[in-house]
Amino acid sequence: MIITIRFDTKYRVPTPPLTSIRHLELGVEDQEMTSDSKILSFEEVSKHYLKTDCWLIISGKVYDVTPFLDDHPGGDEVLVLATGKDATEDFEDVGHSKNAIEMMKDYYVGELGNSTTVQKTTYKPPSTTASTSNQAPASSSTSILTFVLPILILVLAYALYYFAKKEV
Ligand code: HEM
Repeated sequence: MIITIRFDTKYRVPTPPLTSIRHLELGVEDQEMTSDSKILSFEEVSKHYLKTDCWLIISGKVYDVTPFLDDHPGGDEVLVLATGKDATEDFEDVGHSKNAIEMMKDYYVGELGNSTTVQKTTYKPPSTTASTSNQAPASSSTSILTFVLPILILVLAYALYYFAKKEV
């Protein structure tokens, strides 16, 4: 079987969610991707988290690195720890060589399903985003109260003064 790995940077529409720019540059995007590539769910992939059965998700692709564990220059532990999640960042943080990236095709299993990809990679907004939207109405109502309360007190005080004066 002849496997062609292209090292082009052509623009793709739509951009696969988990594909990093670096991987696009290096052509990982084209590895083994065929129209009949196996589509795997995150749940399915995350069942393989052992030294005897170790699957990784890198750039939206799934790799069974079980046979590579003993030979991995970074050790087997890091690979097992990278299971059950999107390991793209971990993989890239190491700054793997082109050679390492080319090796990946030997362990390619399939593509991570889009629905689960979205679930995994959805940007988790920092808590401030959520709290900001919650706090906005609270703070605006507080400022309204700050404005209205003194007026109410003044009106009440004036009414009291007015009636007291009238009675005398
Ligand atoms: C299919 C997936 C992977 C393959 C084929 C692979 C392959 C390699 C290769 C060939 C090297 C030697 C250095 C190089 O050529 O870049 C290496 C080093 C290393 N890898 Fe991986 N790797 C994979 C996934 C990962 C992941 C997911 C992590 C982290 C969680 C990781 C962590 C490391 C570390 C820490 C080193 C040692 C770097 C050093 O000492 O300079 N690798 N890997």
